[in-house]
Amino acid sequence: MSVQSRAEEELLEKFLDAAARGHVPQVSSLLSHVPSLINQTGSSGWTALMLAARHGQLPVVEELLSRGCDKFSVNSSSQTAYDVSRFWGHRHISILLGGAEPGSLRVLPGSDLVPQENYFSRETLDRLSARRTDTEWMEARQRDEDSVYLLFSSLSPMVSCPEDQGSEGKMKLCRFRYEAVRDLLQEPATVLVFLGVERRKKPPSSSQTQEAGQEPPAWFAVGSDEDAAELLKRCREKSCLFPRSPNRDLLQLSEDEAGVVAQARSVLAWHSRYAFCATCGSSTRPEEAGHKRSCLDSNCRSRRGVHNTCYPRVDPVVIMLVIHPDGNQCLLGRKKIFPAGMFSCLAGFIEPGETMEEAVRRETEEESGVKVGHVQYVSSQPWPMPSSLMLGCLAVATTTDIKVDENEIEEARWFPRQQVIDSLFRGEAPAFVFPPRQTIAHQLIRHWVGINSNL
Ligand SMILES: NC(=O)C1=CN([C@@H]2O[C@H](COP(=O)(O)OP(=O)(O)OC[C@H]3O[C@@H](n4cnc5c(N)ncnc54)[C@H](OP(=O)(O)O)[C@@H]3O)[C@@H](O)[C@H]2O)C=CC1
Ligand SMILES: [Mg+2]
Ligand SMILES: [Mg+2]
Ligand SMILES: [Mg+2]
Ligand SMILES: [Zn+2]
Repeated sequence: MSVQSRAEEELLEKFLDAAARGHVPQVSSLLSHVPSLINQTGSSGWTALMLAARHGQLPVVEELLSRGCDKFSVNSSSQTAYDVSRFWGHRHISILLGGAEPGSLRVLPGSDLVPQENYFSRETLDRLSARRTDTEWMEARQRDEDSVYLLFSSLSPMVSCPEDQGSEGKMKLCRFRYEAVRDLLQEPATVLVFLGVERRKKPPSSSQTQEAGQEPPAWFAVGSDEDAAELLKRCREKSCLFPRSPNRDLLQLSEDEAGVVAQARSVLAWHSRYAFCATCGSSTRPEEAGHKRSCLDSNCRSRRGVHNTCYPRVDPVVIMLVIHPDGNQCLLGRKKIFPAGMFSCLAGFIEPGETMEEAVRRETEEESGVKVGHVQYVSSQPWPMPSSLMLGCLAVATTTDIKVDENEIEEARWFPRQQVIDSLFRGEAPAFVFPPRQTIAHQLIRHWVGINSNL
């Protein structure tokens, strides 16, 4: 081992030890010197967040979260910090990591069974929807030198990938200032969407509010139809790129950035498909800072009363983990396009006039032949491919014979709980490959395993 790497290792162990002991000043100071320590695992395979969660060190957990640590990373037993805090009974930490409001536990008893916050669902920005029609304010924010612009080409955000693929080999969104995109905004095919303003961590003091320019930075998404290479050249960003496979690549963003992209990508996807009015075929024009498209024909029906073609679409999808009547097996299926060995929850679009529960029953029976009785909602996930809202449920089967719909599903099987746990922990010869941790499918299966096993 080189001298340098031994020194690095010692530094890491010192940092992890400070996290476990709850020494916030030491954790902060080490992170200020070596920010990459934040998600690193030591000889035990645990991150600082896991150790702080294990030992009930709430202030350290808060400090690590405020510095953007990865909540989803897992130890060799596939436990996240959230799982660890629940196991050791540090409720204040699991509430924080699970995203629950402590007050809600009083009002809705039992709501501490919150699953982990899902990827793509974090609201980093305050959308300020009431400001969308305030054109004067919006124009001032557009020109503000603190405003942040994200560039999209074919619905892919411009990102940079750090050379060093070590513990933080993650993609980062490229952020631009007004000056860099000013010309692009003049192009007729460019679409601009106001995403919101950064949320303040602490309320500003009264003297600060009086100062000019104290508004938090505004964020915008810019959709361009310009060739991706041209766009990179125009922005002089040689080291950046537009990922080609959103289903896979967007999962490399941090949780904060994933939440912003979920909003931006779905709204831009809607603009790209609604250039013409769905009611009369006339051209449409973006309004309300990119959150509405109105028909240019003033006599069009879409301009009167309640209608749903002028606003960005959200398609509700049910996704369900169906449990065997014996309570000890779950139903998973695989599509032909899945990577080898991967099995996942069944899912399907909700149809008009259908409840979430009925959609769970219909899609499960269509895809697997299994009939379902009781359905219980667990959590939801925006899925911006292009604009699904996944409604995650547990469901109890009333029949067990499987007959798959071969158009959609290649194979479906009942998996015993122990096989699921072995596959999650990547034991020897696991029965199947789990879907990625960023999917609600993964989180639903993990939730079921965690309900009454010793995770
Ligand atoms: N985050 C996660 O964990 C997961 C996310 N998903 C996402 O959920 C979505 C739906 O799952 P999937 O199993 O494919 O759905 P379905 O079982 O409903 O079947 C998909 C088929 O439905 C049709 N369809 C497409 N759009 C709509 C719509 N808006 N309303 C009704 N029917 C539609 C299409 O048929 P045709 O091509 O013939 O028009 C498509 O092939 C997908 O976008 C998928 O990416 C799925 C599983 C896991
Ligand atoms: Mg289906
Ligand atoms: Mg389906
Ligand atoms: Mg369907
Ligand atoms: Zn129209």
